[in-house]
Amino acid sequence: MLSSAFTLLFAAAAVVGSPVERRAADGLNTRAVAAGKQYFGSATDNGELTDTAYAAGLANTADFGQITPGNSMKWDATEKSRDTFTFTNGDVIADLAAKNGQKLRCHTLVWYSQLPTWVSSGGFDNATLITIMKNHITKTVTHWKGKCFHWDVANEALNEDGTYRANVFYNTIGPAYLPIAFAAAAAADPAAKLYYNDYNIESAGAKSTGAQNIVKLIKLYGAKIDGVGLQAHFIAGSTPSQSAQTSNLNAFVALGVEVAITELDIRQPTPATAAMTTQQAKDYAATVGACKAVAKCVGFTIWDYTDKYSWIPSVFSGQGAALPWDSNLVKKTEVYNAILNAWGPAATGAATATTQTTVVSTKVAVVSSTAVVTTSIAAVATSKAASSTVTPAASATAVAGTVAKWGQCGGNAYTGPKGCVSGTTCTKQNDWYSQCL
Ligand SMILES: O[C@@H]1[C@@H](O)[C@H](O[C@@H]2CO[C@@H](O[C@@H]3CO[C@@H](O[C@@H]4CO[C@@H](O)[C@H](O)[C@H]4O)[C@H](O)[C@H]3O)[C@H](O)[C@H]2O)OC[C@H]1O
Repeated sequence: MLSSAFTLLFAAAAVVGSPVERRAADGLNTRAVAAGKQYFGSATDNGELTDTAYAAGLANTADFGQITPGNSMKWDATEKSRDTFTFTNGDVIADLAAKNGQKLRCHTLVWYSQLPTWVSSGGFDNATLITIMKNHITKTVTHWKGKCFHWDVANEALNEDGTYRANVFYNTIGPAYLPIAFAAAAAADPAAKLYYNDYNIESAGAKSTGAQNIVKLIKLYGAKIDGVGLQAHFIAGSTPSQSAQTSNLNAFVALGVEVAITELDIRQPTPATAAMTTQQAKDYAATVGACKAVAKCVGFTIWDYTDKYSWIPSVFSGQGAALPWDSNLVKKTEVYNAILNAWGPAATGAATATTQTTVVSTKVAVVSSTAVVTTSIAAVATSKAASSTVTPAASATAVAGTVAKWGQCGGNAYTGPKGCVSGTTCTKQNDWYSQCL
């Protein structure tokens, strides 16, 4: 019943363009914009779009000013076999954003997961994998050039302790895969904002420090990085406090990048309880409050808007109910209003979205690093890679030997951004670049 009312409401607004639609300006997105943010948005996915009630809710720009494809721009969706590209599903999401007048966050170019086995199984040498990665980035970013306002260039490059995650890119290329990836994306679409995106970096700790060091590393190489995406896949009752999130966001901003909450959901044991939903509402408000408090927190995305299409139950057994709309597409008033109110007041003259439930039921209407860069990415791409930790500052310990793997001399971990080709003879741990040219 509510679900069909929901459909009618949005269908009427979309078709008629009535006073109802004009008064519908209050919502999650318009409140975020009134608070100085660029957008409040939602992830979505191709299969869900045949659900007309769902699609109508997603198209409501009072709530959602931005969409992110959950899967259709990932490597396994775009380049299943080498140099054969398929952009069809991603185009559907890009076209939908354009049709709805929504921004598009594009996700994601280089990730260890949802990576086709022809890449993840390895077997490529350094130079070949760099060529493959750059080709993937160049062709994918070029295809959506001018449409993607943000790109998550690299996703989840870190372990929980802040060291690099061992994946095919790191194992073959070394940490230089990150600046190389960002440089390739910047060359393909200079106007897109380029993000590093990860989870469990939402409060201070080793992983957040690792992500900050990735920002420094990319800048040290002279590549462009514009932002850090904090996924924020949280658990009700165990989320970082607003102040912890705020100071952590500020630590990234201090490095000269913007930040965004990119994949927020707050799961709870299922079936959901009223008490946990109340807690969840508070937790949503804390993250909104943190973003609101940081001027350079530019936007906010929930990882789909309804429990009907949340990824959580399929991955975290016995958990779910993580989003502001339930699995019948009915708004959870407590959670929705907590988000709304955490953004602050509606813009002057806007209808008040907290009254929307009533309106629906009556069908009336509402609807720092500043280090000088001396090494070009081109040079790195053709001859270099490096390091086993994320710390860019090198110590000058003298070590002689043969490079056993990328960035290591005589088995000693190298901590600088430059590095040596496997098999190269080296004389000291520092100054790899001149040693290995
Ligand atoms: O259809 C789904 C997609 O929606 C899904 O999208 C990815 C979901 O999130 C991102 O990757 C996951 C982030 O969370 C990690 O688990 C964390 C483990 O530590 C916990 O403390 C934390 O609470 C958890 O979130 C997962 O291991 C990651 O996979 C990723 O950026 C999205 O693309 O992808 C799978 C599709 O089937």
